[in-house]
Amino acid sequence: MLRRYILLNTNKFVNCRHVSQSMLQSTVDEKSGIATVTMNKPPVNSLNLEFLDEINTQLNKLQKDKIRGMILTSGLQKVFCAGLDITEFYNPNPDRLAKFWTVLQDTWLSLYMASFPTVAVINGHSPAGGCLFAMSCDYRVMVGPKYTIGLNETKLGIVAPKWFQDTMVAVIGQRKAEVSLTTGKMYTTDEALQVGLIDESLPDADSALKKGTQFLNNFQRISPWAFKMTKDISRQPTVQWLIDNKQKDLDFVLKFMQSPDVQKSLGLYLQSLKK
Ligand SMILES: CCCCCCCC/C=C/C=C/CC(=O)SCCNC(=O)CCNC(=O)[C@H](O)C(C)(C)COP(=O)(O)OP(=O)(O)OC[C@H]1O[C@@H](n2cnc3c(N)ncnc32)[C@H](O)[C@@H]1OP(=O)(O)O
Repeated sequence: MLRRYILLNTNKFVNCRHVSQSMLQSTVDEKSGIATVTMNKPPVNSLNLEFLDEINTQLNKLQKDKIRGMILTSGLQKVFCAGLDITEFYNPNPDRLAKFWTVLQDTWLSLYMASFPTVAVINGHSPAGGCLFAMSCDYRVMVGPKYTIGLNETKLGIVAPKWFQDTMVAVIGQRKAEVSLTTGKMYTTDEALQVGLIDESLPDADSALKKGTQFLNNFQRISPWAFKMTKDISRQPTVQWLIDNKQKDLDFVLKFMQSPDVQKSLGLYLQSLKK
């Protein structure tokens, strides 16, 4: 594997393995075994088929490499991740939509059940699929106060799938999740902290990255096996539905997304974004 010194977000030179460089940059600190995976797909890190495929491949690779922990963050100025790429849903090609949704399901399962501890350093806005990715990590540190996070699907005239909803319930509880989901609430950093959607709020990206690393360092004294078994038991109720219903979930999405009402709502929403 290529070894070199590279400049990380922390502005410090560290000895690390450089794993890949494209829409996704991944570096592994040799000493700690912690990987930093940086999403870098301008303008807003929207998750299309190719980007999701790259993220999933990278997660599987990190798992094989037996890394000790991972920080997921963004290389963009003010967006962590704008969620799923809405153009994948608008006037979709059914074959591509099916591939897209299947890769999304697989990527979520890889992230949610990662064998290593994960931290989202949320250094920008994080709506919908961006919030799902953050919630799927084991710990969330967000840069405040000006960014927002939440599952806003109802505001687009669409419905967050069951497993998106269940992920939120697992983080903030049934009642708060229900209100949050039905209203499509986007939380400010302070609100997200209050409701438990994030674990910490820091004023800048460097201190957020340090905090994330500190969290991962807790696991230096914990057996990876004990960590993974505990996480599996804790998260099993949330993932089992999707594992058992992948095809049903896909069929739902294909039908739902091609309905004229949903297409109309999406068209209007895309137009409002362009404005
Ligand atoms: C019965 C049960 C059935 C269940 C089945 C239902 C299944 C359906 C499930 C769907 C689930 C979907 C989850 C999602 O993730 S949907 C995506 C939701 N995302 C958003 O709403 C975010 C929208 N974007 C923003 O709010 C902003 O862009 C923001 C991220 C805050 C950044 O703002 P800013 O920096 O000002 O950037 P701009 O708004 O100017 O955007 C720059 C360009 O990027 C385009 N853009 C933005 N977001 C997306 C996106 N998600 N997908 C595609 N494109 C996006 C935007 O249009 C600008 O484009 P352009 O430069 O051409 O004008």
